[in-house]
Amino acid sequence: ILRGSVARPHLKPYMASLQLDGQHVCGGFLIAEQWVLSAAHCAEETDGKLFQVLLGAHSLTEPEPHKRLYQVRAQFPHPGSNIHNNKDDLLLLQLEEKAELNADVRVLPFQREDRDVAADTVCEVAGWGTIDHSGTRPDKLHQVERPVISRDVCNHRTRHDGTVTRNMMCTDSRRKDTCKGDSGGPLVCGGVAEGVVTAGSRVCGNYKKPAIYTRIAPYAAWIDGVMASADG
Ligand SMILES: CC(C)CC(=O)Nc1cccc(-c2cccc(CN)c2)c1
Repeated sequence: ILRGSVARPHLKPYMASLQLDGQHVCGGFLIAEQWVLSAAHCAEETDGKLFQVLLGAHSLTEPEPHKRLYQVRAQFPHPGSNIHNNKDDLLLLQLEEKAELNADVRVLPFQREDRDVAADTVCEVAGWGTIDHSGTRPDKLHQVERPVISRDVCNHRTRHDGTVTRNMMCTDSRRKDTCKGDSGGPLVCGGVAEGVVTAGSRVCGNYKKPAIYTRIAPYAAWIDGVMASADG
């Protein structure tokens, strides 16, 4: 998160850190007791290894009362996701067991109504992604508030030039923005997850390249189907 602030500890109890060998790779969030939603492109460079999921954390390194690392039973990238574009950039992770819910570990509801969030709506996004252009990685969760911009503005020739589909949404990226390692985290508007951070043009803090999110509502049926089939 560029030019945000340290989040209030454990006030975003749905946040997950997807880790490989103890290293934070991407964000994610708890959508059910045994399920985390993230971005498919986070699993691009893992050569088949499964993530571990850290829940209940504020600091990535310090001991905290409800912090716990969960093993992942299975990972389900959306079948339409691919490395060439940001389409269908969603990843469902089934935890090895149900997460123990408490004050620091909570499920976040996601939007099921497929209707665009109005432009200028101020939403918030959090993550352990890089916090400056030198690629400094924070120990503590950071957050930032960002206004939604319309798809038409986001698709302008000088911005994302028509690549933002109806299954995506954008927020202004002038100075304050998401960045590497924030992918997979939720864009929260009015207490509901409306989007999932995607890398887009992999540029941060440049107003010419607004932040892009995969909208969740269009994928509600896919999410429910995977959870139902895998839970048995
Ligand atoms: C395996 C993955 C971690 C590789 C990756 O995602 N790289 C990468 C590099 C630079 C910027 C970003 C990035 C992320 C989220 C939002 C944005 C745009 N604000 C950029 C992402």
